Amino acid sequence: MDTVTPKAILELEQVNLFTKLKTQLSANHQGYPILQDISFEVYPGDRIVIVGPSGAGKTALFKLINRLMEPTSGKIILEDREYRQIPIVQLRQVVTLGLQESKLLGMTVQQALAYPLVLRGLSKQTIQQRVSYWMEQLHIPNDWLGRTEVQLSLGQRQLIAIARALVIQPKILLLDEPTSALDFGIATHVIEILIQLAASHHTTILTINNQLELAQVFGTRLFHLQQGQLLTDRTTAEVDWSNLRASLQQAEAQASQEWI
Ligand SMILES: Nc1ncnc2c1ncn2[C@@H]1O[C@H](COP(=O)(O)OP(=O)(O)OP(=O)(O)O)[C@@H](O)[C@H]1O
Repeated sequence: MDTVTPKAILELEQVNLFTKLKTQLSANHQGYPILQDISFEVYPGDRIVIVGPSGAGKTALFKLINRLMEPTSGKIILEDREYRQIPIVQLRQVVTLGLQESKLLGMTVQQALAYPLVLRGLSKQTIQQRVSYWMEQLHIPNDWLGRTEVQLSLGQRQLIAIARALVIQPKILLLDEPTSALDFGIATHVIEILIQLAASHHTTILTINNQLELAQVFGTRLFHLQQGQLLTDRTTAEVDWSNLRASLQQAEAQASQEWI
């Protein structure tokens, strides 16, 4: 019987990102490196955890995938189309970046949750259904709906940031440290919801998450970035977690020395 090879939803081919501004790494003729020679393929339903010390290039990688920055060289391919050929509005329908905490910019929680869906032209009824569904899933109480940013704690703002990304229901979801400010119990619940989403909708989820005990539960694959390079791309079952923890601690200590 033939086995069908799954088709990648996202591919990076020898992607480099350089800047004229000084980074922690030494410059060459192209400038200072942020990301160097990054190649990988990502499949529908993959749950990828990205780890690495401060300055490794994790957020820069997300900015490239969300097209907030352009690579200096190399290709990013989404569903067989090169990024540069995809109108940004179309790309935003497929890829969503959820930040560490929500900036509500004067909006109430209700307005902020509905806003990305209003921009996408969804009907009032669909917007209401989606917002209620994800609030329920994330156990967000109704009495938060009228609150503004200053009336929410850091953890509450983080949960709203996750909800704002989830209501969009994109094919690719990028979450930057989604659970860093949440209580362990709530963080575990969020991880469970994300796992269910990947299973039920084949959503591809990439998270930056140095909380290794949660990363271990959440991920199917692990990317380890260090000094702008992809050191490891392997299934989480293959990862030696205590080695990884030690290596991250060492790299973090070295990075903080370099800042001093
Ligand atoms: N737009 C930019 N222009 C110039 N340099 C940048 C830009 N964005 C990031 N950098 C630099 O690139 C390097 C990687 O930054 P990045 O924010 O991706 O690291 P990170 O791994 O996400 O770190 P952290 O865990 O501290 O958030 C850093 O040296 C940073 O100063």
